[in-house]
Amino acid sequence: MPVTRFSITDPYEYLNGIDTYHQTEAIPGALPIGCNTPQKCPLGLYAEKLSGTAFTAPRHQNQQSWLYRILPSAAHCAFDLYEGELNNEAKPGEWQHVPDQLRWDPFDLKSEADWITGMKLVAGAGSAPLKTGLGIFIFAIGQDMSERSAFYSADGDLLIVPQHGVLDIQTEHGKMLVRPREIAVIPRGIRHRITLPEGPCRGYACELYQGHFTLPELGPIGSNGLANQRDFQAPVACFDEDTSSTWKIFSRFNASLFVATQSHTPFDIVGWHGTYFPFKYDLGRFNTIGSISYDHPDPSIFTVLTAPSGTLGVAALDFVIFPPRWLVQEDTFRPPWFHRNTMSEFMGLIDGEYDAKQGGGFQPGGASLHNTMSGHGPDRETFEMATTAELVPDKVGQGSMAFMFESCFMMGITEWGLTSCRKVQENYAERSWSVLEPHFTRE
Ligand SMILES: O=C(O)Cc1cc(O)ccc1O
Ligand SMILES: [Fe+2]
Repeated sequence: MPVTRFSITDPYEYLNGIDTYHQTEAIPGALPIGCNTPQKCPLGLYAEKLSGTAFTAPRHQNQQSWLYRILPSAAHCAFDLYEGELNNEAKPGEWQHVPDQLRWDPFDLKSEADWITGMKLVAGAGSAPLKTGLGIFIFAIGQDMSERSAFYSADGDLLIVPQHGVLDIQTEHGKMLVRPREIAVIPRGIRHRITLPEGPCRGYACELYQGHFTLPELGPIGSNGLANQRDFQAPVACFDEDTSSTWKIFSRFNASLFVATQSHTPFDIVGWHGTYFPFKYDLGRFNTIGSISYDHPDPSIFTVLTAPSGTLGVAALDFVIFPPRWLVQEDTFRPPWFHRNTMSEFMGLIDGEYDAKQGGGFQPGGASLHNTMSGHGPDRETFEMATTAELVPDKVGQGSMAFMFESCFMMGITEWGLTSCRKVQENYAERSWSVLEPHFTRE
């Protein structure tokens, strides 16, 4: 069965499919029929529209949801800048741009941090206010978000890739359990609260300032393959009834954290319908496609989700995975080739060993960045193995899952990412490539 075997069962129900219309009711009859805003909504609910695209976006790109809730999200006090300890040292304005190949040792789990305080911006490009670019975060957290608190990012859609531990995500739209080898997307604006049913959790997140994640085109692959549309899971409506306690709403707004109070839960949506919703996906369901003749294909065949840049065929962000797969190519150097790429490549490892790096330095919970036009490729150990191996069918990546955030932007690195995290490897490039020997002969 092409699904991952998880250590913990997901107790929640889901709606199957993305890039599609969903509707869900926690109480039958919560959604008005045939209209969105009747004079009085069923069950005495408030109707609220949540727009993820401009009202006028083309129909096939338009994303919005109608939410039917006990109180509207507008009902809160003024926001204040949050003064508590957080990731202020990781402001996009301080990004440094360096052409070096970078690799990070596994990031430390921070037992005292929660989802809000434990997200560290490591690299990125562009600007949230201008809705251009993205930020890449590492999270390493040990605490549930405090009770009666919720967070949303106004800066971008969050693509969350847990590497260790489990995230229980309560969103306005409903609940999702997200385990390593699953990913989740929480579109901008959607309030959520994250708890950790299995203890500390570490992973990666990409905050996309522009547009939304969607499925890549399949071209000649045909109508099925890669990540199939129906395997993405959106939560069903699920609400709490609490209009008497004080809640804190945290907002990431231009990379600053603000907090406001309100006297009701934000998780009070009894029914919703539309095209703008969070979702999750089991990477084990990915239908991996590759060469059955010769040569190593471009890794774009491993794209799970893409965020278009606006230029045809160019992604602001491709989320690409390297799942277990058979390699059968004849007379071929099978690992990734040496290359320089106009796209920037940020990689993480969820589990196991990545087949381009046999030298041991790329570890689960660590990361690497090969910026635009920075030369990279297999390390020396991988090169030697691949040029001498007998080319029998070989299953690579068994028990392994690497991924790449591939972006058209030149990536800047934060001060935290370059220095204060203290995880940058000193000798990555030397160890991987300076040790390569010339094999040139004239005959
Ligand atoms: O650099 C990397 O390891 C990622 C990568 C993998 C691959 O199979 C082809 C190109 C590429 O950039
Ligand atoms: Fe690469």
